Amino acid sequence: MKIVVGARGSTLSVTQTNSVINMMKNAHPHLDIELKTIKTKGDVLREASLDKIGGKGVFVKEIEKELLNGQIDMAVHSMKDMPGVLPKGLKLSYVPKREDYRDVLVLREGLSSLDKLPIGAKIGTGSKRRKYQLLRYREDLNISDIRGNIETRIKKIELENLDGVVLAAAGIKRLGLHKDLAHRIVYLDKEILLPSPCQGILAIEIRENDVKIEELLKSISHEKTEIQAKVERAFLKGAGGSCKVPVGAYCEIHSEKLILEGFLGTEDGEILIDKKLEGKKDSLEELGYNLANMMIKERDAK
Ligand SMILES: NCc1[nH]cc(CCC(=O)O)c1CC(=O)O
Repeated sequence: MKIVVGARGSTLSVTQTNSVINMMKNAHPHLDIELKTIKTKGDVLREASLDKIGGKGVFVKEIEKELLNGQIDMAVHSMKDMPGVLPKGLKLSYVPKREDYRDVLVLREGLSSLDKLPIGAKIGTGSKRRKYQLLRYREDLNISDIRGNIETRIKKIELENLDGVVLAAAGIKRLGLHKDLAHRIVYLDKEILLPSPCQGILAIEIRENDVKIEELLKSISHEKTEIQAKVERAFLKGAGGSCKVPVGAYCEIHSEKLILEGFLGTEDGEILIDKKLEGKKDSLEELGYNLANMMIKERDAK
């Protein structure tokens, strides 16, 4: 049996997909498995605003078509880019171990701390979640809207004369950029910047009835990450996550006890809500949905 794995053409996507292929080869040494890159609308139009070209789905639609057609057998995505609802006939399978869940600030040469940034420093991000949380911590910051893949956004520090840009630590680490940039990277605690739900987690999308692939993928599953993915994705679905609404979530696991932290705002940033809820391992989705519902009620009552 030959397995074809789909990936977007970006360096990050190819790196992430190869890491999953290697995990599968380690677990099943004789597996015949290859990578196929597929250009998506999100990659072609990546300079345009995501809100305008159709939100989270733009990076995955073409890949999902090939999955449904049988041209590929599985696809590796960043879970935080996956819409809450998948096309009929597809599902997410097991997940490997999570990479660093935090956001980072990559600063221009010569700067090395968030608190010591000059008043009115110019920070690039296209994400409302990142923008509103940063402004809440340092209201003097000037947030400018930037787009593009990770490498492009780092280049924009110089090209657009920024003091820094906000990125996912997971992307920087997977590309191996964190070492060269170490002297100008600030890792942001979740108390300052709660990450996107499932940030740092890979999603493996397969056909719903493909028990063979599912069985193979079982070997790369990471238990804690499975729990976090279920809870945080349920929160995203409950919050009606689109990339227009600022949404953040992170689930901490303390043996039997789970602590889910959520962040939810309005598009204009006028209302921003933080809330925590405790739960247990026997009701993961419920924990995510319950916290999202509590927060939506609180927001809509304001
Ligand atoms: N929105 C784009 C995107 N999708 C996944 C990652 C990084 C990997 C991850 O978070 O899992 C990034 C880059 C970023 O947000 O800086």
